[in-house]
Amino acid sequence: MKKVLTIAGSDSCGGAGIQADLKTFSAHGVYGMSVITAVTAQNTQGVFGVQDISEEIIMNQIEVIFDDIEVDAVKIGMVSKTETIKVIHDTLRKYPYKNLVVDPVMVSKSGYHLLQPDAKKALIHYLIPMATLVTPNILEAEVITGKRITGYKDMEKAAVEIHQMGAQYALIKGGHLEGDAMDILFDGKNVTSFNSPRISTENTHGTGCTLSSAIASNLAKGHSIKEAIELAKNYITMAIEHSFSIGKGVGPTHHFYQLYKNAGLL
Ligand SMILES: Nc1ncnc2c1ncn2[C@@H]1O[C@H](COP(=O)(O)OP(=O)(O)OP(=O)(O)O)[C@@H](O)[C@H]1O
Ligand SMILES: Cc1ncc(COP(=O)(O)O)c(N)n1
Repeated sequence: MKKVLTIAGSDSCGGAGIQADLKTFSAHGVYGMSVITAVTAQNTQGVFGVQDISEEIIMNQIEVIFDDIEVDAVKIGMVSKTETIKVIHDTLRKYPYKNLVVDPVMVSKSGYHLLQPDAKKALIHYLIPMATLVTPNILEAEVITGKRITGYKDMEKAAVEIHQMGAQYALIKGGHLEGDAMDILFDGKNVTSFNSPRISTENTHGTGCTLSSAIASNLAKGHSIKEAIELAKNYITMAIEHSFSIGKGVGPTHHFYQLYKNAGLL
């Protein structure tokens, strides 16, 4: 079985972060492992507190996994602060990591800064050059490039620029623009777009976490970058189509819809 590691924050309500990543890994039939960078007190209405995990324990978690287990892909999500970014960078570099998907999480859908504003430079400097793929949403791509993005052409330019910063591939996610949900990949030579109709729902908590984990799972299974994204895009579209409400705010996507349906549970 392929083994995939997420390095990210815990979301107590289970819609985003480590919890979304592990659900996505399971639904893809890969074995999921986690390095927790921060614990958030979070529900469908917002983020109400964050406890960062010490650098020492982050380093320990990464080391014990890589010393023991062959890791087929890694996904990085919420990294919170500069010290966390540096320790992830320094520790991962000691190992032959592969298929590294960096989701540069900055602000939650509810508006909470999951990345401290002064850590943006470190994320760009340390994590982007290590990445096989970087998956910013529109706001994150604007912060990384320092340029406004209002449509397709700007997304294309941002993808090229992020590739030039050292990432092998860059995928700009268009979930926050109007119209179809269109994501743009630059692979170093060509631009490819991945489109789906926009689904009208409030329940999109953790869509970015899910997409990046689905891509990491597909890369671990040996798919090419374009296949990995195409399959992940189909997965997130289905997960959003069957998203549901669990509280008073933004609900999660549905990871096991196909499994439950096939088992006659839905
Ligand atoms: N309403 C929607 N209908 C269909 N696809 C969507 C919708 N919203 C987002 N997507 C898709 O979901 C994926 C994640 O994109 P999005 O821009 O929401 O990422 P994100 O902001 O990083 O997510 P999050 O921070 O919630 O984890 C992309 O493939 C995007 O196109
Ligand atoms: C631990 C953690 N990681 C990532 C997100 C981003 O997800 P969203 O933008 O849907 O709030 C989150 N809310 N919490």
